[in-house]
Amino acid sequence: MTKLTQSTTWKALQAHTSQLPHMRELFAQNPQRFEQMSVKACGLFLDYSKNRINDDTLELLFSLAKEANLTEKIAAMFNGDVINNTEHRAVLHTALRSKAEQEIIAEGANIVPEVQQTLAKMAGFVESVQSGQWKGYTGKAITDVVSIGIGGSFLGPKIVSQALRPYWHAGLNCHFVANVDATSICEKLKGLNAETTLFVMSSKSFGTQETLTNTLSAKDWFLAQGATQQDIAKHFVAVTSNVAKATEFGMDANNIFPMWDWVGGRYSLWSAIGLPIALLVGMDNFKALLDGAHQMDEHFANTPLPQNMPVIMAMLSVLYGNFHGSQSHVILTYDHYLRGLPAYFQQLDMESNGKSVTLDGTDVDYSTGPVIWGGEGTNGQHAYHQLLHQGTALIPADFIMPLQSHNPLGEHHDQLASNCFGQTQALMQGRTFAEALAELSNSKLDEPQKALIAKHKVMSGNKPSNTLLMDKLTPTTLGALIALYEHRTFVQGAIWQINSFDQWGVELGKQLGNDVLERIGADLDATELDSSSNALVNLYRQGKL
Ligand SMILES: O=P(O)(O)OC[C@H]1O[C@H](O)[C@H](O)[C@@H](O)[C@@H]1O
Repeated sequence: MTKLTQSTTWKALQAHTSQLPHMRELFAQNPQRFEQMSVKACGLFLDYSKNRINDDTLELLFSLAKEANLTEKIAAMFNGDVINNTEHRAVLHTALRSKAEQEIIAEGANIVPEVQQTLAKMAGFVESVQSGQWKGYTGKAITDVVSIGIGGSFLGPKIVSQALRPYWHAGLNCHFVANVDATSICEKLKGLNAETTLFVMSSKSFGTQETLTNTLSAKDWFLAQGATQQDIAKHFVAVTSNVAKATEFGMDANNIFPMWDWVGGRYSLWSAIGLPIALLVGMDNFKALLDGAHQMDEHFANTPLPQNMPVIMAMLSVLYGNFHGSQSHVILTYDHYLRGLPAYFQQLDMESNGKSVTLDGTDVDYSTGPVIWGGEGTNGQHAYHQLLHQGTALIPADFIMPLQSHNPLGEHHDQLASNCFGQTQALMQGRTFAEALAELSNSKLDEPQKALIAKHKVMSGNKPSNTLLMDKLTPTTLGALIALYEHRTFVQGAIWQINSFDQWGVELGKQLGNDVLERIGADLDATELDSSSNALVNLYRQGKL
């Protein structure tokens, strides 16, 4: 048994949560519940009153956080301590959005100047591409950017660009290629003109199979369109922490934008990995995104735990995962521009907290990261919300919505908002058997049929949700929102005593995949694997069933 589950607070939470009344009752008992259980920070408003909590729950949760030395752990991250203990690295994505005058030390040196230099290099490049000064090999301005990267070098740029669509520079379009499936790059290249296309290759390690293969195919396509080797420098740039490897690959040294070991892939959109975003929305908007995140960093680092938005959200997630047996968490964005955010938060959280041993290598005896999934409202209401309302799994939900739309049109936004709020209300209050029966009072059904239908209409309610609002989706509010979830992920990892910043679990599959690739390449029958893997490889080699 680890110390965590043996602690008095852990045991008190176990006893306490089983005794808490239904949320309907909690709301009835306390008319101040909304005022007491909502918080505003950095342009975001969080209503967390529709959760299975009362004052005692919160007190116990914050005690758990204190016992985990959360405040000290937050300070250690911001200070550049080597908290990623398995890769011996500091975790300083917060430095990427720091102010120029700050001093942040990693491995004995102030890293803020190099962050600022890279931002300046990005600014010069963005200006030159947007203004048309940067010319392709036939003297034409760039019209299309193809961003090649995967994982953290893909999801951040793609989802933030999608979210900031109203801020795009006229005349530039961006296409994202991640999958090694050739269909992805082939479909993206269809209709593009090599003379006006710029490729941004993003890979922190410069060693990721998918990204290298896609970049080589992009280069072949480019040359096949009539361009020459000398033209490559006008059409290919790279973002990487492995500048030597990028140069060796043939990237022009002037076209390489650096990043650093102390930035984790899934936390890297704030670095030059965000170049596609900056190309689309301009450097001022990119800096506004950084500023929003910086505001959330300040809030997170300096606000007492009970008013600290990321801490509150994290502790609620701990509550459901560890004390209510919940294994999944759903993100519901009531904004079409934010439709990709669940996938982004999925990588952020699941790659960070999908761990089974503590920092010192002890097996955990409690749940860690839940399955994160979701989609855009109202679409999900006509699909998977059924399970949220009446399924057997408890799935806490985050509803995210801007108060103002970028596309005000008739009654659309009022309808969107009413659906959002209506869903959280339905999840919380549910519908009792008596209420369901009363709704059927005018129906022509006989009494046993009414009772049967009423039984099927019963919704237990007491289903938790957070509602996160912002005035409008802007680069600044988006930056704050993403940083909020980054810190929420960090806090959960701190409570569970795990390393949220490595990802060893992705390695074995890559390794075995490479072995299989060698066999396929050598055109050899696989015989030495398990019978299933041997047969699959051999079926593939035969190419037909
Ligand atoms: O940026 P790269 O080095 O190409 O890495 C791309 C991605 O691949 C890895 O497998 C990791 O799981 C991700 O965290 C990372 O973002």
